[in-house]
Amino acid sequence: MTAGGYDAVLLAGFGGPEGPDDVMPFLRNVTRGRGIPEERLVEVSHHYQALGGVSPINDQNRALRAALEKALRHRGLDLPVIWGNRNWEPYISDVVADAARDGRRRLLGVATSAYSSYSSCRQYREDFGGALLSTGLVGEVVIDKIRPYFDTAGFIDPFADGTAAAVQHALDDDFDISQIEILFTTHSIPDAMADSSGAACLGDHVPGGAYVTQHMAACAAVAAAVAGRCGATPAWQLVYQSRSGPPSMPWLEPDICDVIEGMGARGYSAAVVVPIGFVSDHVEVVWDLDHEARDAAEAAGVWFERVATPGTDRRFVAGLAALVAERLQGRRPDLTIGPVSLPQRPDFCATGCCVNLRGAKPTTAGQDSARDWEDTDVSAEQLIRSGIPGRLPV
Ligand SMILES: CC1=C(CCC(=O)O)c2cc3nc(cc4[nH]c(cc5[nH]c(cc1n2)c(C)c5CCC(=O)O)c(CCC(=O)O)c4C)C(CCC(=O)O)=C3C
Ligand SMILES: [Fe+2]
Repeated sequence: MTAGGYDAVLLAGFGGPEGPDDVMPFLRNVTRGRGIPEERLVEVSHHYQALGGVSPINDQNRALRAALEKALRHRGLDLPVIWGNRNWEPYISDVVADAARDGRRRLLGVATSAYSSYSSCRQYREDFGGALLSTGLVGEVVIDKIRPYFDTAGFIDPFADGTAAAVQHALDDDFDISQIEILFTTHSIPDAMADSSGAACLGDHVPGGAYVTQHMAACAAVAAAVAGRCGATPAWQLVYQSRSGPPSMPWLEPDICDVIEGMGARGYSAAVVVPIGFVSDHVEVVWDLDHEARDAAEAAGVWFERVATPGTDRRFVAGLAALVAERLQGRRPDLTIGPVSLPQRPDFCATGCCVNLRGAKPTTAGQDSARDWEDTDVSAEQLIRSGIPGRLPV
């Protein structure tokens, strides 16, 4: 056991299909109980099939797992990194069961998602709770989680480099800085999910919630870095992609393709697209941006360049290792860079953080996680032994 009491890091990914036959079962896993129309699933299945039925996300997470383990070793932390997914094999529950069999019972989760919201944070914590329940390991295994890390230099710096380079390419292609628009793009989520992202007790519940506030802070940090390197910052805005709910349900807007279509009318002719909402170049990036958004740009006669996500950039991986070290050593190094002015998120999600609007499910790694277990037949003693913090059921 290491200093912080953890036996392994659990890299928690989204998961993706590994072959054509996996595509529909994967999509059903992702959308089970989420009210996504069947037509949308069929449409999205075509994106995956066009890429050979294989999402690049699993290879990206295999590479990140290895890189993170190496970065931890480099810091003198001999901590294995195990990898499990929310929606496809290897499932989190299976790798947690394997870890427990190997005697690894205190796991520190690292999600491949940088921001607060139900989809990008609590749902990972629910899957940790679900894994303990389905494996019968409540009381035997603890799964904590590092905080959202949108504000860390390791996440911001690779975007800043890529964005500055892309702006320079547009300048080299004879666009004036006033003709360039930076489109920071992230996953659209339902308005109701955005508004309830983060926690009221942390002051997050302004319109758009912590999800939008955090993205705006990250975008501003990248824009400031670009100004430093290119002499000035082009106009920029935060836009959304990959909307999937029924049209009757409000989701975050504007959509990136609509914005690209209207660029000429607003006086812009070059788009620098920055996938600030994502950590790797998975299908939402290589399909929704490199095909759909690029096609929209071509149709609109707009110059287009898409910036890379952090992936396994050395600085990003080192930043994740620093977050793990921070937790193990119980100290808080200054991982934020100047322009991101928001306070750091707590180590354990605050009470009521990123609430599940469909009803509570058991979670770990939240200050009130124990409350989420009230409807299960798990005993208070088991919860205490799991180290799940919060108010225990009576
Ligand atoms: C916030 C957020 C992130 C970023 C945080 C994070 O990374 O976790 C993210 C990432 C991803 N989303 C992904 C794929 C999909 N997301 C879907 C559906 C949905 N995403 C949502 C939100 C998010 N999604 C939501 C609110 C839905 C509606 C259903 C629901 O309420 O839960 C669907 C269903 C079909 C569709 O409707 O598009 C698919 C296939 C992949 C894998 C790509 C690959 O395979 O390479 C990744 C990394
Ligand atoms: Fe998604």
